[in-house]
Amino acid sequence: MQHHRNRQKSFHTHRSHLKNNQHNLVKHEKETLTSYALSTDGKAIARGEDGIIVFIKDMLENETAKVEIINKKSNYKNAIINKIESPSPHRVTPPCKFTDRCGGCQLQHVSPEVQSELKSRWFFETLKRIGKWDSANINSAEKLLSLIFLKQEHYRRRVRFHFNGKELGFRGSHSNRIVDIDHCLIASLKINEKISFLKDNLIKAFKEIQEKKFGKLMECEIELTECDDEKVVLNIADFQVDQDPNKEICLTIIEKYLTIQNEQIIHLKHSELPRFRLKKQSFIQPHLDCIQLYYQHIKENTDDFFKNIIKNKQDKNQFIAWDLYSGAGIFSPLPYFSGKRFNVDVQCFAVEGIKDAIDSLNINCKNLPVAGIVNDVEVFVDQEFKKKLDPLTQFKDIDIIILDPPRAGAGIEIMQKIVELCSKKSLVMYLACDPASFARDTRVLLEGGFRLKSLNLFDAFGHTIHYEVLGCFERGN
Ligand SMILES: C[S@@+](CC[C@H](N)C(=O)[O-])C[C@H]1O[C@@H](n2cnc3c(N)ncnc32)[C@H](O)[C@@H]1O
Repeated sequence: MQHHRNRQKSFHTHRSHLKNNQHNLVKHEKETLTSYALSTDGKAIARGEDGIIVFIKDMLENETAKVEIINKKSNYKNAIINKIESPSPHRVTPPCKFTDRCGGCQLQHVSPEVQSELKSRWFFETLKRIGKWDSANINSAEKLLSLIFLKQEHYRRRVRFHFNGKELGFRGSHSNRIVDIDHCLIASLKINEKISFLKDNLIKAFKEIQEKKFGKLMECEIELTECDDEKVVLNIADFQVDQDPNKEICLTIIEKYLTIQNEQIIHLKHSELPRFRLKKQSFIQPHLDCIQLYYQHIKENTDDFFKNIIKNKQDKNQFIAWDLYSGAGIFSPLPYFSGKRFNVDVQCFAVEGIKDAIDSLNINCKNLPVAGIVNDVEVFVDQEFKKKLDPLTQFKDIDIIILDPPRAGAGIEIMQKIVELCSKKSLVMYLACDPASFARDTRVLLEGGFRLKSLNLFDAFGHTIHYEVLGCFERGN
């Protein structure tokens, strides 16, 4: 789990990784290729003159280009474009001047509408190929899908810049070198305003560290988060130095130059809680508009669930809701507020691994029936599963689950237990930043008698291959 000071990699390990990456470099091998498909990481796929698959960065489907092979693996090669000979009609001039070197975005050369189309195509391929969803469920997903297109530029409220004493920016697209930038097209405008401050002061901090002989070879990662009160909060996310014992002193020097205070708080606008505050290391949805948007969709589905409960005259009026991987609890009290609109009581539980996030949650949800629990979700679900199996313990089935796991997803085992722990009439809302994890995990819900009720694909990360999916699955209602 993420914590800036105890997560630091050794500087030496990092350097050897850089060397290994350069090991397979093949220079000056050129071919003219025509691509026939686009992989889900945004690279075009072509077959080389020797029959081997070649992945080509920044190339679109059905384009012909002279390409340069940059490395060879056992059964494929990676290439970059030298010259495009027949461009796709969907190709546009990349709006960012750093695009050919910076590894931050992969789709700058693709028109915005086609970026969204590609993402929904990739999503259905993933449901089929990785999730092994059957055709009936794929058909219903196709009918239900609502594609939501968000602002494409200056949208990221959280970014992590690398700095090596000289360059400040993101890692390169085909090397580990830091690409020096003075502007980022996808970072928020407030974050952009901080770039020169950040660079100037990191240069001063590194200079002081060197002059005092605390370290020579250094690299750091600084995380910047835009708050809704117009402030930008800085955090040292990672720091490597060749003289390990001096690390803490060096961090103090950097903090002094960047005016970082340890108790910095991020203020957010929240639909139902007037003052939402979170400690700086808590997770935050990266797109400026996403919190409100995701909240709205989860709320509509939860309201519908209670509406049907009332319509079907079910006598139950005490409900239990879980928010798993809750972070600081943006969604945790939502089922309670929704229940209130339908005159039913909802007891909410939020489970999250980072204590800072749960501390924020408990402050934000003070006086509400929301309990924040610091625990690993796997451990928590397993404990609850054992309670259910034990006739001596009282276990009440769960009615609503919100799941917003990290990229790796929740995993099959947790999902199987969730299916068992949910009541006969229940709602599971799965928000995913990784479509493959979504596809794999939610198949377990479909096999467990849930049916897809609504599906949103949020094209929330313009110019990149990433997107977010919210699938709401219901059983028995
Ligand atoms: C995608 S974020 C979701 C946060 C929250 N839903 C929000 O919108 O603010 C995933 C969260 O899961 C937490 N997490 C990751 N792995 C975990 C685990 N195994 N057990 C508990 N929490 C975990 C992370 O710390 C992070 O806060």
